[in-house]
Amino acid sequence: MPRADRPQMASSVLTIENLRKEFVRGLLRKRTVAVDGISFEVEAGEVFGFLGPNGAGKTTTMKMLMGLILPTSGAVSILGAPVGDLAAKRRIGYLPENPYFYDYLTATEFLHMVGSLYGLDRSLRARRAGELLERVGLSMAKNRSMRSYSKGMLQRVGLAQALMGDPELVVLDEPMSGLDPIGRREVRELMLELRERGKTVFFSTHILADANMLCDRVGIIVKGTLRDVGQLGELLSPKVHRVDVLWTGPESLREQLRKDFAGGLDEGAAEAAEDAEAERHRSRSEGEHFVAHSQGEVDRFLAAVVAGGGAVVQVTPQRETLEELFVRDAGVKAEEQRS
Ligand SMILES: Nc1ncnc2c1ncn2[C@@H]1O[C@H](COP(=O)(O)OP(=O)(O)OP(=O)(O)O)[C@@H](O)[C@H]1O
Repeated sequence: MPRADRPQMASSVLTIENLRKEFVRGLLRKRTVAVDGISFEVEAGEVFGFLGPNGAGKTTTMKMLMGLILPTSGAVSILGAPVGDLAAKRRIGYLPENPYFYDYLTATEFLHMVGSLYGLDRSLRARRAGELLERVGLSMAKNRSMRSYSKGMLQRVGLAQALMGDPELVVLDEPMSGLDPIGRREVRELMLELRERGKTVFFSTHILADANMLCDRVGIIVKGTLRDVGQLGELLSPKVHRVDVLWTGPESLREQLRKDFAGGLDEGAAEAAEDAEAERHRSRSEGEHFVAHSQGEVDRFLAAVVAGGGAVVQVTPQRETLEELFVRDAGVKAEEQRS
């Protein structure tokens, strides 16, 4: 099957049905439901972001996909085969959350070892190891023992080893973890490059900016439950839910408007802001910022600025951001748990 055809076919590379994992701990057999019956699919050729706060169940899910832990119930099909199928495993690359390396090896030696596990011959191993270490920016250190590597360098080795088998599906658990902003950008570029080559990327993150820049679709998991799955554009509420006003004017007007437009933050925003007033009115070098939550309030605020001798510089309607969606999903879940 030619690679270029795969995305159009939109076939499922990963199908998860009602997957559940319950951990039982200690003599008292205390139960933790880490993953609570989640279902979704990842299509061929897409970059799918698995998003969730700490402890949401991302790593547990990924470990079940890789056959490292057994699900309590539910079914997974990965590249058309059940979890653990050896032929399918050869077509998957995996970066664990906390990869362990034999740190007395050099990165080159380690990649050779991984290449052997994939059954690659010596020359192919050497070529891939060289190319990948170059690609992840480790050529300079490739013949040094990994004991001397920083956290970010080890993360890069982890990415390189996940790609040694030239996998069709790449499963990456927090691939940006431990990387500086340049490293994160490089990894994002690498992931987009993989997609361009027809690969499927399934990765977890709690860094929303990365998901925003990368993902064709996302799944949001909170406390073991899948809250949302879909294209970001579809998940984010299309309605304008606040309007940012940038204005300038005399100090006296600033004080007056802070008084006149002090209250009225919606409940979610008020909870999020420790200092609600500071959140609504902010002084910056470019001018004063005000956040309005209804069209009526925008109209009144603009009129007050003009009447008080100020000038309106910019009015920007804001739609929901991924961060707000994330907080919204997490908030709904918390509510449900309280009731
Ligand atoms: N081996 C285990 N035994 C008992 N509980 C566990 C075990 N592994 C994970 N958990 C619990 O399962 C829940 C989900 O953990 P998991 O590591 O999957 O979350 P995560 O979304 O990957 O979080 P993070 O972003 O912090 O890595 C947590 O409450 C965690 O404490």
